[in-house]
Amino acid sequence: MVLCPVIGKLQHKHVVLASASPRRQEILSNAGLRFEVVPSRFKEKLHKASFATPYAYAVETAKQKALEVAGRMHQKDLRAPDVVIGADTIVAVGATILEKPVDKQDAYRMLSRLNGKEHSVFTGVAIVHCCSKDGRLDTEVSEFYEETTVTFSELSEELLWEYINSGEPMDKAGGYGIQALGGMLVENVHGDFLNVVGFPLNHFCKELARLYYPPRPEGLRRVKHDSIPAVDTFENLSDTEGGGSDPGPSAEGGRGGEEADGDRSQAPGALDAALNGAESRPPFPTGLLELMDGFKASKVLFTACKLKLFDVLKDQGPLKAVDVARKLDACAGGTEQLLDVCVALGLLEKTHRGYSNTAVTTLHLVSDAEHSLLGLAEYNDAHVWGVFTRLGLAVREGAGQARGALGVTEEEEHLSQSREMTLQFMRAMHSLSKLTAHHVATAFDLSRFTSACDLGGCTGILARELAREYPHLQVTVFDLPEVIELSGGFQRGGRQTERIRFVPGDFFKDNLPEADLYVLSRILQDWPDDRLHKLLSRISSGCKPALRKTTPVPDLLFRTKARARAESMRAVLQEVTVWPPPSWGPVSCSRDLFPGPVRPSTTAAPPLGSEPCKLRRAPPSGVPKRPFLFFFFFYLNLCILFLEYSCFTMLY
Ligand SMILES: Cc1cn([C@@H]2O[C@H](COP(=O)(O)OP(=O)(O)OP(=O)(O)O)[C@@H](O)[C@H]2O)c(=O)[nH]c1=O
Repeated sequence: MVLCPVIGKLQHKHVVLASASPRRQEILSNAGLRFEVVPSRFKEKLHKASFATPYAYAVETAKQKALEVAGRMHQKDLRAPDVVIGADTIVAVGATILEKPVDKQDAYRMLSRLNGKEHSVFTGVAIVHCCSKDGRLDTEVSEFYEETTVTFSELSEELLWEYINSGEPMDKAGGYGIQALGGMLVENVHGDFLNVVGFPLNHFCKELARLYYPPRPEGLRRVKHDSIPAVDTFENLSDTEGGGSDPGPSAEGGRGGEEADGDRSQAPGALDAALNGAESRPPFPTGLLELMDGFKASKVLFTACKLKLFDVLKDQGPLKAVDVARKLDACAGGTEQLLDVCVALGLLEKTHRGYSNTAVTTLHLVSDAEHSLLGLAEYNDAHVWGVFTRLGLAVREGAGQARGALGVTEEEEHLSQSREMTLQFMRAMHSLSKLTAHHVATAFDLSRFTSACDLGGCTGILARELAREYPHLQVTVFDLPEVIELSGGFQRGGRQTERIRFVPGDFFKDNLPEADLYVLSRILQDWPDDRLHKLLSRISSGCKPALRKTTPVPDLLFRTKARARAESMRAVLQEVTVWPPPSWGPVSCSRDLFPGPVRPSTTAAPPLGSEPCKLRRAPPSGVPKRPFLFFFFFYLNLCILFLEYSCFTMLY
């Protein structure tokens, strides 16, 4: 069974996890689910003796947790989420149920019971589909449980107390956390490990598959609430009308109270119809819908960056929404919504203590982080966003839209660039290069070159990596005078080597510094064909003749749609001498990039005798998934041209 598409079924729904457990949040977000966290206020005080089995208790508690959140959200906002997930994990020794210890003595009592024995861990899960009709909340509950058996080693009193004093047991059922220090107590696990940690992911996916790819919608139950105040409107929560196959909420009315249907095993008629109809419907276009909405996610990210939200949370988190709003001097409601969307996008975590940064946010979206991408986010928001709003015009009218977006003519553009705009651009390039420069510098063996010139090398990040990687290489960073002047401010981090020099100049007008390797990183897409041809010709004639004549040109480049441009690039590539060696596996990536009958050359022998640059290492993991990055690394950016050709050259 393929599980990922099942999680994708919830992608475009407002999903709420009714749990404060950070473990559940982590398991589900690792699985790619986007959700909001709203911890349940349901008191876990059901009468245990009234349940025939421990798992029945866990399932009922999970259901009540989820229903409490659904009801509360509906009452508060007059709308409920699409899906609420509740879970409850218990440890059972025979018929005895152990929940979270109330204090150390309680933890000791629990761990002593588990010591040297086998016990069961049950997690009950409830998936509640919500729908509002005439101001009333309708819910359909699907529930299940998972059992895992765990055996503890024989543990000494001393060890037990040491463990208890670590503080770990206090927020965990049975008084231990198998995923952390508690793992040392465990001799054997039989069943789903994640079930012990707090959420049976595998069973959950199977349950989703059962619900979203029926044939038989068993196990769904309806619970109705008629104490909810009436509202005028509510969006149709169901995707089924639009051709989706998700289980839509029932349109039926019903008497109040839980279990109104009496028959617990049958799905309601409307759901049946929706599910049966699904068979004839096309697959849910998840990827397409992601494209439809992708710009919103970007804007959320940019807005949070602009407000320095992640800086505030880094220094003072976790924080409640009102406190964040106060620190940002922003509206409380709006801030809360922004925070919650950031949680759904995986940029923040939310617990009962408030919002805090995720690991990736801490690494890349905090201003003073070593690998901060804040500069790139700010530049994309302030400049690229506006440029892309003119894509339609660019298609109709041709190039030049970037200047239009800036409100300047082509001639005025460089003159009118304010110092702040230049700095903003440099910050963007600097932050991106910090991530990629090492990969670029080490992708190929460039050790036979003694001099390199990074044209448009900006703050010199790639130059620094090249110099570090190749001890015999002299590197020149060539860029506009105003860029060179400002680049000094970016040199704080590393020691400047004497093998790097910064030369101001315009690569269209001034003499190019002599070098036997020219690097054009994110340059080509910026210019129209005539200027590009001029630039490449200048580089070509500046190249040392010996090299120019003896090195091969990648066959690949002559088969592209951008044939004219490839011809121009020929000379440059003679110096770079990159061509796809047979070991270069993911040819499919290049097919993505070069539509049409493109087959990269896989002939190893360079026709003109000179040794090409060798591929030094495999691409960093994950890179082949993104053709853009793939080529970024392996063509030293030269081929960026082809991917970005389609929209960038129209815009710039
Ligand atoms: C056995 C075991 C349990 N847990 C945690 O124990 C809590 C159970 O309590 P709950 O009542 O089900 O959940 P909660 O934490 O109170 O959250 P909520 O869903 O809001 O009630 C959950 O956290 C689980 O991860 C671990 O982290 N590791 C383990 O090995």
